[in-house]
Amino acid sequence: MTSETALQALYDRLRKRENEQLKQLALSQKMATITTHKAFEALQPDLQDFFYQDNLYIFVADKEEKSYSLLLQVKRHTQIINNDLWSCKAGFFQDCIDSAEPVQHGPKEILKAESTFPTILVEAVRTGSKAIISMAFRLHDQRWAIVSLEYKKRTDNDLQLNNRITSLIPQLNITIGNILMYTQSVQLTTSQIHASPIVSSPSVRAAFMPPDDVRAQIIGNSPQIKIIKSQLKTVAGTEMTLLIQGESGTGKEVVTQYLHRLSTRSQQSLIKINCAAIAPTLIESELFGHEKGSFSGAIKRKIGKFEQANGGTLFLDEIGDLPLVLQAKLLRVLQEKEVERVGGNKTIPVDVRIICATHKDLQDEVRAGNFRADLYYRISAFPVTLPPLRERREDIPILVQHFLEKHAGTVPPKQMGKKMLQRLDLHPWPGNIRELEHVVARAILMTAGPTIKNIMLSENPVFVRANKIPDFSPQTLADFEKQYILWVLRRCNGLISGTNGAANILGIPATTLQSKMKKLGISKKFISLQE
Ligand SMILES: Nc1ncnc2c1ncn2[C@@H]1O[C@H](COP(=O)(O)OP(=O)(O)OP(=O)(O)O)[C@@H](O)[C@H]1O
Repeated sequence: MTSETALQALYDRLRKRENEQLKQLALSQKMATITTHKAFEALQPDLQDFFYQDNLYIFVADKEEKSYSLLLQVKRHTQIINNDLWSCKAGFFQDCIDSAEPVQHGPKEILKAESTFPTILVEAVRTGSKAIISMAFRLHDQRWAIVSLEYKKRTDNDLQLNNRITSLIPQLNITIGNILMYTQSVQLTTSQIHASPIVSSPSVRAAFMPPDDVRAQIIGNSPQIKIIKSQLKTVAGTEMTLLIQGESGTGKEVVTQYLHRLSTRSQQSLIKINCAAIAPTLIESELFGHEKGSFSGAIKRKIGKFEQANGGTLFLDEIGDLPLVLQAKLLRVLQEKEVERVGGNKTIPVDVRIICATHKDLQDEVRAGNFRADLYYRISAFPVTLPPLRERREDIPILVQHFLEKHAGTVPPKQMGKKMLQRLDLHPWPGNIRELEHVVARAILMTAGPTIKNIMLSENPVFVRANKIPDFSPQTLADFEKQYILWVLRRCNGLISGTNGAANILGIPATTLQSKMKKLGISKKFISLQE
């Protein structure tokens, strides 16, 4: 082989591997957001594109490992309802858990008289399937699960398929865990949380506190937060790079600290750099360090964040703001696991786990050409999206209680009055949990007695939430005034007076607004209509 053809072969192999990884990443990303049976079943085309299977089954054992049953099936045509239980002691189940690799079974063993296979697989083979390839894995709650792929045409073992199955197991584990947990959470009534005006008695609080051995600082028991916590527990012990997305103040840094504490690197440093807070010209030396004299102002050697985080975790906050030139350099460091200080001529190996966060939609940034696609794929191996507070209002009481205790100082924590909790529940929370914490901390300071009966909410939250002014076409002043008042009223949910009321935002007394509304023919029914 000439060196040119050898090079070409190497290039082809690398490209193939890269494509394979991209395919796996794309599927993992889709799976990461799934919490329901239905959504999983809808993945049929994607799973088929990856495994080329005809049908796919997921079996899950009970906690005692006595029996297992069918949890999910992804079939090309009709779904079969099957509530059967099969014994965990039987050959098929044991075969799968004894093997660290995918196991293939053919019609001969599956159709044997004393077959130990689930009836659903026996039926599949009876109706013409040629192979069932299965792999066992432990869910994070320690139960065993088995994924079985049914093939109508396969005859022998395929190494690439085995690799694909093995590579998807960590994500499958998380997704199945999420589906199980989501099913449980919707069964548990969350209305209890809403119904309780003051979450203060220890027994009530105990019910809301997660039973973690590591003291959880991610406060929240909404289904979304439960899923995120379980994902984090599963992924913490791995070396996976995480991409945490979410609006400002949703807890991206809190999640990073939680993850670092749960990881095997917890005894080492967690180093943070905010890519948006440092001038673009300085980020390179902040990240990678510099040698003395490498540029004017470099009066002594500087150790960069990568080196500082060696052995630990590096938190790249606001990664979406990293300049494009540095994105290329960061990608190289992530691939090669070594850095070169600015002005230096030697490479320094670094062993760092990376966690990235951004409030931007990085996929949009990639499409807009502001963020490199290859870096995006490299850092988004495990994406986590934190919900805004307004989408998990059931967590407000428990968060309030947490902040009442956190900011109590040396005196007993105050209580949040019932009416105040109702007000907090109605607020849009543009600043998310950070804003809630500030509101509670301020209320503690302003309250002399044991119960908080007054709170100050940000003056014009409506404009932060929806600051897009509608496109008013030319019209009379009266029409304009009517439209504008309606627009403001809709953003205040029809509230006229009070701090968050429309009158306050418009800068007029509530009575004046009411008479204007009457004059302009604005009634409540228009306020609730969509624009
Ligand atoms: N789940 C949570 N439990 C308890 N406190 C929280 C939680 N999430 C956020 N907080 C608190 O809210 C504040 C903001 O959190 P954090 O800094 O992690 O948000 P962020 O998403 O990183 O914000 P930004 O994008 O602005 O940097 C912090 O004071 C933090 O303690």
